[in-house]
Amino acid sequence: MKASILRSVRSAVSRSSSSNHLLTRTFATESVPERKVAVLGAAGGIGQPLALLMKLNPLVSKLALYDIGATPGVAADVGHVNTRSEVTGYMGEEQLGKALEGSDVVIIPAGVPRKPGMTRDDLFNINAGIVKSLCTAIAKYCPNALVNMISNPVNSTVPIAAEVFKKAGTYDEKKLFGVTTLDVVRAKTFYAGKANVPVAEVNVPVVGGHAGITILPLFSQATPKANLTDDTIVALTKRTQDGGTEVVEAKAGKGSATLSMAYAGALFADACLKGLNGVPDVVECSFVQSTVTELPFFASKVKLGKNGVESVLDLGPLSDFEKEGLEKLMPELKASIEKGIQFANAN
Ligand SMILES: NC(=O)C1=CN([C@@H]2O[C@H](COP(=O)(O)OP(=O)(O)OC[C@H]3O[C@@H](n4cnc5c(N)ncnc54)[C@H](O)[C@@H]3O)[C@@H](O)[C@H]2O)C=CC1
Ligand SMILES: O=C([O-])CC(=O)C(=O)O
Repeated sequence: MKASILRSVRSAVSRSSSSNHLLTRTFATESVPERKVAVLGAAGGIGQPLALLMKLNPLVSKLALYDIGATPGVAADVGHVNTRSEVTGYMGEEQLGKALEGSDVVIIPAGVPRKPGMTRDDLFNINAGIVKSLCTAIAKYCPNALVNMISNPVNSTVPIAAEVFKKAGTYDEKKLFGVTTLDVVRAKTFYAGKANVPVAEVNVPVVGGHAGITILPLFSQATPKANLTDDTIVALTKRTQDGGTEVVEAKAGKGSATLSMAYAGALFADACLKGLNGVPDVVECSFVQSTVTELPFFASKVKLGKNGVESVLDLGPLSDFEKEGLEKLMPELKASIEKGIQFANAN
């Protein structure tokens, strides 16, 4: 009797372990392939919480944390979290190549943040050079990676990256993204508050660019629908456009949005990974090469696929207020794009 129980337990264990093994294999090779993500600027205000959030993402198998300093500590700390990915810290330019090699997605929050009274464009002089040198290394060590540009001014750093990649002969417009997800995150939060709807159900496209009036939330397309007054829409639009400044002022000299940005950056990187893995219908707003307007780069809804951008979606129907906003933002966005292109070609 005992022997027969033992036999059936053994056989159940062996059945279950072989099916587990099969499951693990299917899981590893089909549904969840190996994916390396590199974070450049990983020891910073955004970089650290972003590193943690990427460590929590089961789609990541390798996480490379690069900065000019302090990454060994961040990597040791984040690396103790018991999730799938293997974490390595890289410090200093001589280790940048190793950090980048084999990356599927590179997230760039490297650069200085604003202080009160500054515009994002005031960061150009420092951050343009940082982005240029990091993109030169990306072209060399992981030219096929999807690049998620967080460093400001995004309206200029994305065109800089494009020019660097063009010069290196590696430019693929499907693989370069300005991260504008925080604008969407803010628009959703602020809309849910005013419309009194559950925030988790809210969708609001945000188009244009990522600075002041170039940020254009399309509340006329927001769902769930709500009957908000024109004044409320004007106020929501302004608050979304000034969201970054609201945080800069509240932090009073201690930097800009880091935690909400890490959340937004992790959301966008997750969408990129899902697209790469063949998950259908992944759509996020992003500042990409575009023919949606006459400008060469523009943020709008983008469908993500196995090669990055699968398609850039149209703006859809705009209210008169949004049409006005679109017209007003074009000159500033055009100038910021041109400034980036000129910098990349002059330096
Ligand atoms: N796209 C967006 O929505 C947002 C963008 N930002 C931008 O993100 C950037 C970073 O912001 P924070 O993390 O708050 O700044 P931070 O100063 O806390 O961190 C920046 C990190 O970049 C590192 N760094 C500097 N030069 C580097 C280089 N050559 N290679 C690698 N790492 C380098 C620094 O050592 C530092 O650890 C800023 O430009 C900020 O304006 C911030 C919030 C939202
Ligand atoms: O405002 C800043 O300087 C940082 C940023 O881009 C944002 O929070 O949207």
